Amino acid sequence: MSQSFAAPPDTDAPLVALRDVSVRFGTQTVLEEIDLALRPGRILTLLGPNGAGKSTLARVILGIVTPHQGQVTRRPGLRIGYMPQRIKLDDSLPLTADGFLALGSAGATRERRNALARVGVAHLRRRAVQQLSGGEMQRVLLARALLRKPDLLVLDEPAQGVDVAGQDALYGLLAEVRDEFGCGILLISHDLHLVMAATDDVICLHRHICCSGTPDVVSRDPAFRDMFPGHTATNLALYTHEHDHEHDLQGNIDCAGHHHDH
Ligand SMILES: Nc1ncnc2c1ncn2[C@@H]1O[C@H](COP(=O)(O)OP(=O)(O)OP(=O)(O)O)[C@@H](O)[C@H]1O
Repeated sequence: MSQSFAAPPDTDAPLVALRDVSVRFGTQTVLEEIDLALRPGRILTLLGPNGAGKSTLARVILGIVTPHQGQVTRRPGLRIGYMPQRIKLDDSLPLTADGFLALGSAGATRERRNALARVGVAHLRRRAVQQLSGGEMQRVLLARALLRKPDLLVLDEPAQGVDVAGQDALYGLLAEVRDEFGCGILLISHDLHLVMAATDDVICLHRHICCSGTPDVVSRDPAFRDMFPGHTATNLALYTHEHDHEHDLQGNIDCAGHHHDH
């Protein structure tokens, strides 16, 4: 008698993978030959200056922008929670945080309450969204993204307008969300200190991938230092050190990342 067994699901298979992806707007090439993989339970940060193509790359991952070259592969049934850079709300519209979450969401009242509680703003449920501070609104946007029970969270500049202590708390919260939900997270940022401490992998983008790897590896890469002059491995080490006391942060490490010159 023969039996057949289904292959076990590959839980570490990429949620989204890009191969040789290039994007053009008119005659302008905005992204060139991008290879990347987003995996469950990992935080990947896209770093790069203004206009580097970070938001465009996020839009490719979300499926809003279609590359003119290359392949984008998404895990079947993938759910993505997206937290935009900012959201424009009509000042005259009476809308509470809870009402905002209810817009376009199938979630029950209890789920919305839980989502707000999970990101630490349960007390703001009945507050008008127009009265929320920048940091409070970011948390409400994160709650909205979590309501989708995402396999992948995409966050475009989540710490914009949030002070340093608030940023640290927000990145800590993202690490908790990653651990609790096992989702992959894509963070877009051009402020690098706190992000470097909060991320598993970094990609420095300037139309093409200038360098990539773990924060330690990237912060020592000449392409990274060209992009962020003044941010030496030594001062970044102040931030990574808090999270990893095993490393000799002043010493050389094996370069597991890769880069190519401009
Ligand atoms: N829909 C579009 N049509 C034409 N050009 C676009 C479009 N979207 C983006 N661009 C151009 O593509 C380039 C990359 O923009 P993108 O918003 O991806 O950069 P970014 O790295 O996210 O920048 P920032 O840090 O300033 O948000 C810019 O030159 C921008 O003007």
